[in-house]
Amino acid sequence: MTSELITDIGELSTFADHENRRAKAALVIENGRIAWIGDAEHPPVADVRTSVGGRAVLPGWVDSHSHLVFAGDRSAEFEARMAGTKYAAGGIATTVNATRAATDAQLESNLRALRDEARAQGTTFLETKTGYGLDVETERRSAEIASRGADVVTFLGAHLVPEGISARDYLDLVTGPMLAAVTPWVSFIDVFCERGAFDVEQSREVLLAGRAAGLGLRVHGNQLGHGGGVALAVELGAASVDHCNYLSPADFDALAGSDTVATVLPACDLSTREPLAPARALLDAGVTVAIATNCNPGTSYTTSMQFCIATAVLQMHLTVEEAVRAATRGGARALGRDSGADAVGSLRVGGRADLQVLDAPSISHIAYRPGVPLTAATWLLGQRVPPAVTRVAGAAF
Ligand SMILES: N=CN[C@@H](CCC(=O)O)C(=O)O
Ligand SMILES: [Zn+2]
Repeated sequence: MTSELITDIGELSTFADHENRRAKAALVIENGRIAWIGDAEHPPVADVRTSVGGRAVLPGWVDSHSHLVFAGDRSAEFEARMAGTKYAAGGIATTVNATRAATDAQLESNLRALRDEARAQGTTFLETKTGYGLDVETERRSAEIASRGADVVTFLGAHLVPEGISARDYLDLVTGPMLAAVTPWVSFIDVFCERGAFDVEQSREVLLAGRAAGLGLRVHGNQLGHGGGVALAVELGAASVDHCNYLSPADFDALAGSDTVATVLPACDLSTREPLAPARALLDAGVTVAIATNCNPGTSYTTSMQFCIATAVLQMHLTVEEAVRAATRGGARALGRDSGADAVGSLRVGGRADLQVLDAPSISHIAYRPGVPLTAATWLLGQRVPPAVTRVAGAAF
């Protein structure tokens, strides 16, 4: 197998253990893994030498929260929101109707287009959820389609109680036949624990059923108001609780004493005009924070991790290193993938060679040049992602 030396790196961010950035480094890729990281002046022999011309190299983004199996468009709802209408959970029903009416081919093509759009912007590991089917067959096919386009699939049958069924009957469906139908395709279960969706006791029932089926737990919590989602996530040892816009002092204490990651979704906060999640205070309290896109047609229609990072720096007051770490290693932690042989979100010898080159000398440019797509090239498991899905700006390398 060919080995490739990546050299002339302006700045290497590894996020391995406690290390963030190092200068004058090079790395070697072999068999899809990082074979060596060290001093650029003393590299080992490799078959191919790739100079990145002083650009920054870092892990690919780990986008740990998205909803990419859907059809339809909600730009009218977005426009109304920008004119003052408040976001409410019921908007999900619009996408459910369009998704149920779509063919498998349409859903898969939309998912792959968004996945490729994300990859072109540096995302190398992607979670996505079901949750726009809300009947057994549409959830099942959503899970199967998701498994063909995403790295991790989460079952979100408990997104909303659909029309025409009581909450009790729907919970029986979600925790029974629907869960059984999706189990071959998913590794996590999620619940929208919020007013207008599922209350704490209903959410607990959903999560416990998922756990009994062998799934990891995730929670959409405290997005639209103070509620019990964060406390429930911590109580049940969920891998992540996502949104976290409205947190009480008790929520901070619970998260700080736990292994549950707080995943913040800056693009969603802006698009719903909710207060930005208190990511600065969470980090100061010792909580592990992840940043993700929450790409979906209702509340956050972007695949840009760079936009989310820039917002986290410029408006949530994270440092550049904190934000980039949260979008790589933090996302990996939220998916239970930050250690072991299959770890993602960091660059370490023996680990997966999922990395990106920025068309900039430093990761600071992600926030310093907000809105500019800076990913110049991406390697996924050691293979350069084809140029068709990679924007290559500036001088070729
Ligand atoms: N909050 C719940 N679910 C999605 C939005 C779904 C929608 O409005 O379509 C979210 O994470 O923001
Ligand atoms: Zn979501």
